[in-house]
Amino acid sequence: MEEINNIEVVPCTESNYLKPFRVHYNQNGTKKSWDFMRTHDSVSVLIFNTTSHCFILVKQFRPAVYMCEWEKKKTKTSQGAEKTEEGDASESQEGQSAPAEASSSPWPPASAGVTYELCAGLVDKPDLSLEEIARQEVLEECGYDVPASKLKRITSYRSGVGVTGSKQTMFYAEVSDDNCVSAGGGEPGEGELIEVVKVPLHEAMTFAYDERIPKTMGVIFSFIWFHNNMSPKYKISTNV
Ligand SMILES: O=c1ccn([C@@H]2O[C@H](COP(=O)(O)OP(=O)(O)O[C@H]3O[C@H](CO)[C@@H](O)[C@H](O)[C@H]3O)[C@@H](O)[C@H]2O)c(=O)[nH]1
Ligand SMILES: [Mg+2]
Repeated sequence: MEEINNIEVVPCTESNYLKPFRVHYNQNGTKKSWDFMRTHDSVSVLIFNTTSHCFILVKQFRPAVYMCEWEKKKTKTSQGAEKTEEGDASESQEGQSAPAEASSSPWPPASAGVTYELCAGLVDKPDLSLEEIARQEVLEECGYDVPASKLKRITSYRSGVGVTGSKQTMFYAEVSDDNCVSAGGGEPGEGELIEVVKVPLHEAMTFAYDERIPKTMGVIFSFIWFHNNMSPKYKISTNV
């Protein structure tokens, strides 16, 4: 279980990861403007372990998700406070250092920011191919050593269209227990704290559609892709 504390929210004026811009343009004679972020493209990898017939996912604390949950809780609490005229869950409590667990805290529990995802990474090394970047992420995050040539490209898509427009390329990697060389967990030097999670093949579709399990679209799409393309090979019967 994560322990998240000393939370402080500040304006982001300079970043290695994103840059906000506003573009003005004319579309069919109408003057318009749009605010967007420039960010890195990314790769993601659906990993299937043929020894255990499980998908290998990662689970990690996502500050952006956590802050959305915080906004939601803040709105609910202040609506409740208005009704009962008690308590104050305003932003004045930002920066408090108690663990974000107690129910009286304005902060949701840390688990509110934890999501299930495909192994994924930013395309931030210009000298490496997408396959090579994906290979490194599989090794660092999940502990499987597979050659880049064994990564099968599934497809690519815009991972966001309103705010970033960045592209994600998705790969499929079949691994076995023999390829497992470490516990994974991410790059400690980068402060990554990643939990490797196995989802058994026969539970995948139920997992994908269970809204109580916070996850990315990539997980849902790739499980369906596997169901449509690989099911005969692994003789699975799933109810979609
Ligand atoms: O504000 C930031 C952003 C990134 N980092 C660092 O950069 C690393 C980025 O990790 P990486 O594994 O390269 O990327 P992910 O965070 O896993 O993001 C990928 O995976 C996400 C989930 O699929 C997608 O949404 C993203 O588009 C995709 O880039 C993090 O661990 C941090 O070390 C920071 O410290 N601060
Ligand atoms: Mg990652």
